[in-house]
Formats: sequence, C-alpha cells, structure tokens
Amino acid sequence: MSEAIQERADRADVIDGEAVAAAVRETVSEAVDRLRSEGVTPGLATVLMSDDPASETYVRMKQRDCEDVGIESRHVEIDTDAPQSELFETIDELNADPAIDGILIQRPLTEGVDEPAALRRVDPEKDVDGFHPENVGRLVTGDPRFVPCTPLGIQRLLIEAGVEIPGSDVVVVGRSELVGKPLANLLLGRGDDADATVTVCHSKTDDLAAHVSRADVVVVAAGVPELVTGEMLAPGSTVIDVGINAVGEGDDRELVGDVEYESASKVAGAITPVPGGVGPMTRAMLLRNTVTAAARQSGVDLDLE
Ligand SMILES: Nc1nc2c(c(=O)[nH]1)N[C@@H](CN(C=O)c1ccc(C(=O)N[C@@H](CCC(=O)O)C(=O)O)cc1)CN2
Repeated sequence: MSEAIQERADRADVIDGEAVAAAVRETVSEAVDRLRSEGVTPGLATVLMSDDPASETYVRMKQRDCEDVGIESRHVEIDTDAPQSELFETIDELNADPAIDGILIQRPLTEGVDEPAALRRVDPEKDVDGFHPENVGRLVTGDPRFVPCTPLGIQRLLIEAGVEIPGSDVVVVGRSELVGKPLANLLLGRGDDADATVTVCHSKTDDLAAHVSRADVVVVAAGVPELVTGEMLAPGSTVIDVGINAVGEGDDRELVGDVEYESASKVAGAITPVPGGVGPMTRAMLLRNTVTAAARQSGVDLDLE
C-alpha cells in the first residue's frame, strides 16, 4: 500500500456538517413554500444584547440563512449598557407580534443581565431555541416541543453518519444547559433516533479518559481546546466536536475544537471537523424550529422529517 493510501486508510471519515445542513435547509425551504402557499410567512426575531464579536457573527449568519430559505428575519440590537427592562420589553413586544413566530435571544447576554429571567419571558410557543423551562421540562419528560438547536443538529449528524443510536454508549463531555444536558435527554428518549445509554462527564469527573475510552459515540462540548485526544478514544468510535475556540494571534489565529483533531482522526471511525461540523447544523436546526413554530401557530399541518 502506498503511503498516501495508508494515510487515508488510517483516517476517520469526516462528517460534513455543511452538507447535512444544506440538505436540512432544502427541506426547510420547501416547508416555507408550503406555508407561503397557505398565506403564512414564517418570521424569526433575533435579539442581541452583547458586544461579543462571535455573537455578532452568529446572528448575522442566522439572518443570512433566513433569507436563503425565505424566512422573514427581524433583528433587534439592545445597547449593552441599557437597563435589562429594555430587553424584557422587547421580548414582550415580540411575543405579542403576530408576524414573529420564533424568538432567539443570542447567548451569552451581556454581564449583569438576568439570562434565565429573559429566557423565561419568551412565549414557549415562540421559543425556537428550546430554552424556556416549559420546553426543557417537555424534553425531559419525553414530550418534546422545541429542542435546542445544537443537540438536534448533533442527533441528525449521528443519523447521517450511519450511527445506530439505540443501545449505543454515548459519552457527553460537558453539562451545559445549551448542549450537554439537552443532548443527554434527547438521546435518552425513546425511539429509533434515541434509546442510547448516556453518560455525562464534566470538569469534576474523576477519570475522563476511562469514560471516553469505552464510548461508541463521544460528544465534546466542554469549551476546553483539544481536551479529548486520540489516545483517549476507542478505535472506530464516532466523535462529535462541539467546541469552537479561537487560538493563536495574528496570522497564526485559527479555530480549534474541544477535540485534538490530528490524533483523534487517526483513531476514530468518523469525526466532525471544526469549522464545518456542528456549527452549521445549529443554524440549520434553528430554521427548522422556526418553520415548525410558524406551522403550529397558524394551524398548518407540516410533516417535516
Ligand atoms: N440563543 C443561542 N445562543 C447560542 C447558541 C444557540 O444555539 N442559541 N449556540 C452558540 C453559538 N451559535 C449559535 O448561536 C453558533 C455557533 C457556531 C456557528 C457556526 O456556524 N460556526 C461555524 C464557524 C463560524 C466562524 O467562522 O466563526 C462552523 O462551526 O463551521 C453557528 C452558531 C452560543 N450561543
């Protein structure tokens, strides 16, 4: 075997999040056409109260995605030094606005704002992020309405990668409300897309490598650059990297995940890249949740796969 072929044989399959996201957008676009033919124009409001450049980028990307699939988007920007009552009033107005089906409060909010109170204020029927306690509770009790976009995107990537989720050992590294906890609940649910055995690890876990090394699927959402390395993984496992960390300065600046890609891709069977893995799926699932919200609020029967 030539060295080049050997090299390829030793490498994991790359799970292409951009391609899967494009397919989701296509389905969403068809759903938007169906809604429009019934006189319904789906609308998403994005609310930004932060001067974090990454958040500004994500919100811009979400607006562009909406435009691509025919969803109307409205953006509200609130000064970081405004009182939090201004944010709450904005949420109240969007809740009452019939042109808005989905509301997204970009996280993290600026320091000093009561984020849980803001998330509780969003009408649960417009909560396309799935962060309202009512929607969290529904997911936990096995009756999901809106599921957070990143976990939903990860589940779809696993399916597209051919992972047999029922019965598989999934280790989730990270216990955030945004990813770790909802993903664990989603994959613990019943059904062909779930029924997994899930372990959630975190910064106080005693021996992370011991857990990771026996997993069929490892999802890393810890916010620690390159925390999981190839030597921790079981050969052939599926690795989903949720981390997006900017490292280096100037010309050396690059995005790396929470997984050390170089070593992990020599051991794993399949792996998501950063960028181009989970991030595009988070955005695609937001579009999907928004058309679902529009259909629910208008009473149109959409049969989204
Ligand atoms: N209200 C919410 N806030 C946040 C969420 C969320 O789901 N809802 N998730 C994250 C950030 N996030 C969405 O807002 C997000 C992160 C990354 C991407 C993405 O497409 N990333 C690209 C790389 C982009 C770049 O060059 O920087 C990729 O991975 O390929 C989209 C959305 C926190 N806040």
